[in-house]
Amino acid sequence: MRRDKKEGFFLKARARPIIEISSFYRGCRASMQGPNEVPFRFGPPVAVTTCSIMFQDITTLLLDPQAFRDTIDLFVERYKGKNISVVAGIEARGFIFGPPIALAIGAKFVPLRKPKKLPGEVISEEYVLEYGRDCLQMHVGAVEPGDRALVVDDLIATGGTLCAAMNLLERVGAQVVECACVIELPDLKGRERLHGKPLYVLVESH
Ligand SMILES: O=P(O)(O)OC[C@H]1O[C@H](OP(=O)(O)OP(=O)(O)O)[C@H](O)[C@@H]1O
Ligand SMILES: Nc1ncnc2[nH]cnc12
Repeated sequence: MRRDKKEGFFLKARARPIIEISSFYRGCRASMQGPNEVPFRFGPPVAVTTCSIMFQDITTLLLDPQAFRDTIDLFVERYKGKNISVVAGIEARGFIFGPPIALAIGAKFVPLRKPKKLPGEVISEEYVLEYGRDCLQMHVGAVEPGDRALVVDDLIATGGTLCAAMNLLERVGAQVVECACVIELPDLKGRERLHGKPLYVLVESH
C-alpha cells in the first residue's frame, strides 16, 4: 500500500474500470494505460480461508464521502428519467447503495432480505452462492404488477443472487429494467445467469 498526497490510500488489486467520473475511479482509469495492475481503492481482496474466495470489500469506498457520493451520482445519472418505480436492494450491501439511488430518482425502495427478517407475508427464492446456499424474501404487496424495477447490489459474482432477486420481482408482475452493481467479477460469468437482462457495473475485478 502506498499513500498518494492527493488521492489518499491506493491499494493494489487487479481491476478494470469501465467508466470514469469520480476522482475515486480516475486513479483506476489512468492506470489502465499501464501494463499490469491498477490502483484500485476498494481495498485489497481478502482471502477467506474457510471457503477459498478472495473477498472484494466495498467498505473502503464508504470511508471516502466524495467517492461514495460520486458512485451514487453515477447510478442516478443513468436511471433518472427512466420511469423506474421501484429500487430493489439486496441484503446486506445492496441496502447501502439502493436507498440513496431510490430517493434521488423518486422511486420506492424495497428490501430483498435474507430469511426470517421481514415481519409480514413474504415470497421466497432460494439460490446457490460462490460459498454456499441462501434465500431471498420480499414482502407480498411491496411490488405491484407493472412496477418498473431496478435491482441494486454491491457486487455480482456467480449471478445467483441477482437471478433470485429478478425472479422475485417478476413473479409479482414487475418488469426488471436493469441490474446495477458497483463491482463485477467477470471470471465467474454471472452475467450469463441473468437471461440477457441488462447489467450495469462500475468496475470489473479479475
Ligand atoms: O453473484 P453471487 O454469486 O450471487 O454473489 C453476490 C452476492 O454475494 C454477496 O452477498 P452475500 O450473500 O455474501 O451476503 P451479505 O451481503 O449479507 O454479506 C454480495 O453482496 C452479493 O449480494
Ligand atoms: N468474492 C466476493 N467478494 C465479496 N462478495 C462476494 N459475494 C460473492 N463473492 C464475493
